[in-house]
Amino acid sequence: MDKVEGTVLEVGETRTVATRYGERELAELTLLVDGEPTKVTLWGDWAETAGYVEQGHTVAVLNPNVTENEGRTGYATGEDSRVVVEPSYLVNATDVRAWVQCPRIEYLNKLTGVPLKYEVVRGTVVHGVFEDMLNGEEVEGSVDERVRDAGLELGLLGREADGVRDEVREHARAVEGWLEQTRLGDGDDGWRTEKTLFDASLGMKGRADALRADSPVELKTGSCDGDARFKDKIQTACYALMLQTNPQTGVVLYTGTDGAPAREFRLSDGLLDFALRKRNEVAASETAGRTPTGHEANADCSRCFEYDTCTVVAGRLDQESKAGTVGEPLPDEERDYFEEQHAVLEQERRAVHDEHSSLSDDEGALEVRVRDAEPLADGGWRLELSRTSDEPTRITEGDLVLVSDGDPSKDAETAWVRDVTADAVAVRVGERIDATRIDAYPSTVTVDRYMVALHDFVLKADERRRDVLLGRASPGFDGTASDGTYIENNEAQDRAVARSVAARDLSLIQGPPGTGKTHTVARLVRALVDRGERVLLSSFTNRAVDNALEALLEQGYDGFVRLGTRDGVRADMLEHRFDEAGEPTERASALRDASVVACTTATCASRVMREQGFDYAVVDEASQLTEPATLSAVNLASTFVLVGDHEQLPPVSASEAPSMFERLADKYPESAVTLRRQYRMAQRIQSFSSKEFYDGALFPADDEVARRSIEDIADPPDRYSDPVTFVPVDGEERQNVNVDEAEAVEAVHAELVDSGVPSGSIAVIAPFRAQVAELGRRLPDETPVDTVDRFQGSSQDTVVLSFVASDDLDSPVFDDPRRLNVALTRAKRALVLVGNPDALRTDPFCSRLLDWAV
Ligand SMILES: Nc1ncnc2c1ncn2[C@@H]1O[C@H](COP(=O)(O)OP(=O)(O)OP(=O)(O)O)[C@@H](O)[C@H]1O
Repeated sequence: MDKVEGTVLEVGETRTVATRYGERELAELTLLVDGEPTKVTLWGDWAETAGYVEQGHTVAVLNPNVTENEGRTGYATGEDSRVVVEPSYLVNATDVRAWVQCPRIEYLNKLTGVPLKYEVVRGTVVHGVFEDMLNGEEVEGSVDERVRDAGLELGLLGREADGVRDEVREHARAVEGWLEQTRLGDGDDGWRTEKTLFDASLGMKGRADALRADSPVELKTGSCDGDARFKDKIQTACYALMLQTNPQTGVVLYTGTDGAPAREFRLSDGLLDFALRKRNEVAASETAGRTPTGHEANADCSRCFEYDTCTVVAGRLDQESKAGTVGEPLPDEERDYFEEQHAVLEQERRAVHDEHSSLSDDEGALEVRVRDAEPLADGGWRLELSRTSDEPTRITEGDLVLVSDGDPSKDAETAWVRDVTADAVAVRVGERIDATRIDAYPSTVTVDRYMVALHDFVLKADERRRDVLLGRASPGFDGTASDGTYIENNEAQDRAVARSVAARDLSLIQGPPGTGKTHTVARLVRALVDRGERVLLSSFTNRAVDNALEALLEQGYDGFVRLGTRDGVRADMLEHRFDEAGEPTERASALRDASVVACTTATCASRVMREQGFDYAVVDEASQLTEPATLSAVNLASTFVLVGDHEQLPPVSASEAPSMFERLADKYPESAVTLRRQYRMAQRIQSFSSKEFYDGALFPADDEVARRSIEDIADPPDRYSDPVTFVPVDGEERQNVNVDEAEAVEAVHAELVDSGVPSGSIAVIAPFRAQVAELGRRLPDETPVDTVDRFQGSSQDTVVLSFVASDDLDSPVFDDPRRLNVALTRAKRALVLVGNPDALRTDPFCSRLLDWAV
């Protein structure tokens, strides 16, 4: 038995007992292992674990001793044992480092984020240069390039490139000599840089600056007179724990030190176990939703660089803090809001960690083979990977993954997914790798950013903003600012722009499917810019940001900058992408002078954007945003406009809470304008949605739209003469797949294509990924096949919907009627519904749907 793992049922008292080795501490846990309560005795330092785990936590003991007591098998820690709390929670090595300084510092880091500070930016530059040096690049050129890359941030900090280059060169020189020596010493090389590491059995992850002959080397830009700092040793020990090579020594390089920069130290078992116990404390505290007080550690608060933040946060949020508190607690509403949203974000962080599960049990990993590898201009690679098994996958475009040659715990590279089809996955990766396996490796960056947005709202927003958002004051409108006509041919759109332009606090635009939300947003942005306002244009997804910009371009406006990564921004928008690299002063003014800045809500909470201020924030897709995600955009502006439709998909969130859009639309209906005329669907297609979701008040924009038919573009069989067709199938659903329905969809597709409908203008929607995979195998590549969620915001001439369900309706497409609303409103000319009528009749809503469709 090399591991025992279970859920904690009971935590026993820690006590001291006399043994033949002297006095020792012990604590007993009762774990539920394979359905049986099982005693596990923790000895010595591992007994501390009982001080912070609680019922419900998962605990694993690696290499336990087996004990027998009155005929019952139990376990105890032995000499080689290690205890891991919540192994599936991959704690970052840098978080363990912060926790060792003080648990409250770790908590505050997450809450307040990394601010735009010169030391931070310079640190990033020095790390980049170090990486280049190890890769054999020449220092001078590397310094120039890395300083250039940080141009925008340096410029915003008011720094000149020359001065920064001089400083970075100093740091580089400090390690150059050491590198020379170590290279001469062991004839090179065995250096590896920026290594992604994780260990799913120890619940840790991180990115080591470098490995030298498989020993961790950590770079710090500070100075150090004596031995390596304890917190740095602990961080390095975390990397050592994740390496399977059992390194004996670690090195911390202090590049700000006069004289020799390297501090080498022994990675003793005691140090490694200590690092793991600290990691366990982080995991236990975060998964239990505790707020550290600082009393857990014996740090000296009076000398702490986080003293001010710590005491103010504690004072305003009424938290206990070892350092004391400053200021009066905020009103109850603010504190309740903070608690509630904070808990949801922590739940989401947990959900991200749960997605790492394939790393420990192989379930869900994707098997692949390299089909093509193409070098990219920036030094990275685009890999085209053929899928070698039929397993459905949750991995989708935009995800962060690990690609490896079979064992992700050995040599894995992080990669961004560019495209996923039924038989292939395209990824962008830093180094070429002979990939045979892909694992989901979701990042908590977005959760971290939204946490910061929550903090900024509660602790930094002005009183008026807090009053309006927390329901203590109604939004104000300026009676005089709304004169003039903005959109001549659509009264509701015009009113939406006029109300928004007149808003003092906020305005809301509800746009049912195809009603011209994006068109209205573009017109609004132009109106605001004409008035001299500086506008932030933001949305949940990159796709929606680019769509809004496309609408702006169509209306003849191109004075915007698009912030985002090369991978995120759509190819045809790359020419508008803001290049952060360049001469600092020039880059900073280019951003500051831009009248319109466009980016995703996650980017809004980045350290660069947090420094920007706007008159207006216009947020599209707002009904799909959680409260903190919405805050990340609206925090940056004096007035904001949210655009969305709460009758379509709600936010993807760990909580059932409505979006801020929906909450405010309920609270302040007079601040909302609803668009009514839709430019997409034939009258017959829109009628069900109009009646069920919009009180019958959704209309085709004109006759052309109302009369749209597939017969205008093809010559289909008679049964498609009605824009809505129901195809009954008596199929069986097994594990979210309905093969008979898939066959029927294939037949419908063939019939339509044979009659002249272009294959690429037919979209197929199914509620489950498994059915999507089944359909994807049967249909040609140019036919888009996906789940409902991926189709929100898009449309096609023809949409075929496979319901899958065969007995009763407990599938996700039905658990929320809004999801079905989206599915039913994507088609312009023909909507074909394929399903089991008996199953659909079991639900009143779907029964009405059937009455309409047949
Ligand atoms: N006032 C208008 N006059 C003419 N055409 C319009 C007007 N408003 C919108 N449209 C057209 O209607 C179509 C749908 O508009 P848009 O893409 O803005 O809708 P949307 O509400 O954003 O869609 P979705 O519900 O999918 O998000 C576009 O082709 C757009 O050009």
